[in-house]
Amino acid sequence: MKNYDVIIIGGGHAGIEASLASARMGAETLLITQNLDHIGQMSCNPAIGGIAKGHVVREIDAMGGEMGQNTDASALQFKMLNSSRGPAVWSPRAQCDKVLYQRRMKQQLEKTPKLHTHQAEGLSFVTEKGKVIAVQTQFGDKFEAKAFVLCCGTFMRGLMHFGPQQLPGGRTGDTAADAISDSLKNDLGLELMRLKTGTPPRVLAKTIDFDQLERQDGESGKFSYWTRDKAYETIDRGGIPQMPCYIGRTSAETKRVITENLHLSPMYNGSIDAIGTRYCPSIEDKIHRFADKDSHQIFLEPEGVFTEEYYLNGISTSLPVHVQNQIVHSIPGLENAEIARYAYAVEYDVVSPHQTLNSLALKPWPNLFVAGQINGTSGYEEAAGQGLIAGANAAGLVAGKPPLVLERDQAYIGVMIDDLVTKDISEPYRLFTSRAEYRLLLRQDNADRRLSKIAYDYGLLPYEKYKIIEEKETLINNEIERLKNERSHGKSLWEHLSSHKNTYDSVVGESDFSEEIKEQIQIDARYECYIQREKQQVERQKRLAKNPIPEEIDYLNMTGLSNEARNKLSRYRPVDLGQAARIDGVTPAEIGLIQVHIKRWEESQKIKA
Ligand SMILES: Cc1cc2nc3c(=O)[nH]c(=O)nc-3n(C[C@H](O)[C@H](O)[C@H](O)COP(=O)(O)OP(=O)(O)OC[C@H]3O[C@@H](n4cnc5c(N)ncnc54)[C@H](O)[C@@H]3O)c2cc1C
Ligand SMILES: NC(=O)c1ccc[n+]([C@@H]2O[C@H](COP(=O)([O-])OP(=O)(O)OC[C@H]3O[C@@H](n4cnc5c(N)ncnc54)[C@H](O)[C@@H]3O)[C@@H](O)[C@H]2O)c1
Repeated sequence: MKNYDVIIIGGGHAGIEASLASARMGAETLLITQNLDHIGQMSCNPAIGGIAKGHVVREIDAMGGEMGQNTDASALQFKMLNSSRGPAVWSPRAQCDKVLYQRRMKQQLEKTPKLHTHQAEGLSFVTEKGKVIAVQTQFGDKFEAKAFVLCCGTFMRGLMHFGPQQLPGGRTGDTAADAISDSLKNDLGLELMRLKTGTPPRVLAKTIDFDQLERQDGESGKFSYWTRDKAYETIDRGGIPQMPCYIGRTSAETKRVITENLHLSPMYNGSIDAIGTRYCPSIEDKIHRFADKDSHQIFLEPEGVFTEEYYLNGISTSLPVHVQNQIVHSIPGLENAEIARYAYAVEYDVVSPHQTLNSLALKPWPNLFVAGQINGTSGYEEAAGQGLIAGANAAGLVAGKPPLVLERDQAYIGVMIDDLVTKDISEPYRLFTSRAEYRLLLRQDNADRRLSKIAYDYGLLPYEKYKIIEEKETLINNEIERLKNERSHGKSLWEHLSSHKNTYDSVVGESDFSEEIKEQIQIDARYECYIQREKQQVERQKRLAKNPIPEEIDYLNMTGLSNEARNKLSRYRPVDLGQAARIDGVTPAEIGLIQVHIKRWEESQKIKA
């Protein structure tokens, strides 16, 4: 029997950030994962970031996580998506060298003090007096800890579909993890559900006719606040070059092949019961749902410099392998392409997230935390964001700290977790900027200003890093003060800067400030009134959240509630009125009713006492 403070099970994107957060907070941490060489493997496309996902990477980075730095160190190209639109929706995205990403991440874990990595499969939990006390592996080892984080990704009872062919597995090349799923159901009494995702084929570069495709180069930029002082071009990537992506399009022939073979897709002939990602649809889904469209765009993404494989972003499918060949060959430029790896779909078990708190602890098992795809999300970044919170909270629990919960006005990570625990998750959840109600507060460019103090106070971020952000904040605030006091042509410089026609340079002239600081000041000035409006909305929401709901409140017998509200409130058991108000189907009038009911309940308690 071996003893730790915290044990993490599963070394994917969630497990990595959970392990690092826990160890960096000083907890003796063990990461158990099925294959150490697959730590941080990108199960699907070799890219980090994108719409709203890029915000999450910046947030993880600002809180001391690894995903941003690891992306910078393995990036093949960087792009800022949505840069023609407002700053709230700018979204950084990078193509990565898949192998370098994984290898560097593994080494980062190995180099971290207090973090131990161990190759094994977690089979079952041992419990005692309402707590999880140990996990057992296939080798007969029993590892004890004070807190646990489960990050099994797509592996629990994973079943892969290649057309009619079904193979057990968490993803190709990896075995499924069935036993732990049984333990969650039978030993811990948890409710599980089934979801599915998929991936497109990979083809070999020498068989692609690049002349028929549109070349797409990257631009300068990077993710991490801690590599920001270095120019993008000078980040140490062990000499790997930058690589272009290519754009192609499906043809009328693609549509014909798919339409004629739709009955062979497990998604359409009923072989897969699980619900898939509406927002990352398969090519058969797109052709079926958008029947009026003649063609769909695809991105050809290099998987790395040590491989000739290209990822065909946009044609994820679970059609049989012979149909996959016809689909690929119907795309101009891919007429002679050789498929190196077939596309497939995978079904897996998820821990229904209504059983989880905002801290990511399970309600019935307060020292067991869950993070990543196992909570019903889809995406590396979503998984990593949850991992960081779950790992911090596991270590926090051991150290006797109150839970670290990010609110909806503080971080996209907070929006995501709150959505997971209050909304019906019936399909894989992915983040969008539209999921956040306070988009101007939660920009990708200000994640450090929003979150590094919180992370420092909780013990996640060391002082030498926090100091950099603290100094930056002081510079920004002093400069804003100066701009508000200095006047020119009858207006303060700040008022001049608030006009969309002006820039910091055009108003102030030469200065010693970095581009990053000038950008912050400019955004703060231009969007001041909108930012103020969002802050007022936050205050209103906070007033509601100040009303905690006693655990004893019985919604099932509460008169005046609709059946939908009654059932959902009983299922999700919101901790305060703010959270109750965010549950789909609960109306403002019903919130008023609950408020009255709480008052009555409190008075009855006083009389009893
Ligand atoms: C086919 C496919 C296509 C996908 N497409 C994309 C995509 O294009 N882009 C995207 O952003 N997301 C995609 N996803 C989802 C993405 O892979 C996940 O969202 C992300 O990897 C989830 O991270 P995670 O840490 O939760 O789990 P994973 O990355 O799945 O990692 C889980 C880890 O836990 C280990 N493990 C599991 N059970 C046990 C156990 N009992 N004991 C020990 N170790 C265990 C596994 O070996 C694995 O290392 C896809 C997933 C798959 C499988
Ligand atoms: N295949 C699946 O079933 C599945 C499941 C879960 C997640 N995912 C993946 O999650 C990831 C994030 O999803 P997403 O919808 O934001 O996709 P994304 O990040 O690939 O695309 C977002 C936007 O980025 C742009 N873009 C895409 N590829 C690009 C490239 N190579 N170069 C420049 N710009 C590019 C496009 O304008 C696109 O609309 C995707 O990579 C998707 O494949 C897929």
